[in-house]
Amino acid sequence: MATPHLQISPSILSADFANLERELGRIADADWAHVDVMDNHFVPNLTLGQPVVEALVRVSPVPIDCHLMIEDPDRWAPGYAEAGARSVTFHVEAAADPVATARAIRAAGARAAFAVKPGTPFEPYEELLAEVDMVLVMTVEPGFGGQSFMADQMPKVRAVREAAKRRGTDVWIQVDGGVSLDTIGQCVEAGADVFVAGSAVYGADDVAARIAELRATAHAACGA
Ligand SMILES: O=C(CO)[C@H](O)[C@H](O)COP(=O)(O)O
Repeated sequence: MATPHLQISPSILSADFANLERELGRIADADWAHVDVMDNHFVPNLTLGQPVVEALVRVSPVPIDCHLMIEDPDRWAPGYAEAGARSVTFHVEAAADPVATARAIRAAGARAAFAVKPGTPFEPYEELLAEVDMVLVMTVEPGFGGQSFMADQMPKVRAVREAAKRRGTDVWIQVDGGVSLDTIGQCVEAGADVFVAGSAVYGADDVAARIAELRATAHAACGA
């Protein structure tokens, strides 16, 4: 099996919102900057929207990986790609027409991804693999940083990896929530290759060193 390209996507949800340009600068060694868009309807929390994403794109040293935790992504998701996010993830639970939404994101120039909450099975959405570049398996209930990792989501990561192999697609699998030095290994073993980490990165004294440690731990878990 080819060595997977393991990627670290620090979540700025745990960063200092009073100085996001500086906080993005601290993760210049990462592969992505993960930006959580929450609308206080799909999840009980409110963060930021398209104008702020547009501003972050202008100053970020790494591409923006936008995770939309919002109602009606069919209407709003393509706008985040137009704003310059290089990857846009929407929740299948909120999408009326996920195929059209994924196509609209790609047409606007971004990688498209769909996310599933812990209680949402992957199997009904397997056909969607043909339309996306990544699947996000949530390893906490979406809405807040700093929650405990849900190891019971690993079979779902395995199911996505198996389905992708069967279908011959090289879709990325992202995990988000409670990812740390203690939990990243089991995510790699299950087949994930993109790791969102908020508190594990921004809670470290040396953010760049923590990103390097997460990457090294992930590589060690896959024997690379
Ligand atoms: O999507 C999210 C919450 O809904 C965040 O990206 C996630 O929780 C990251 O925070 P932490 O790594 O601290 O769990």
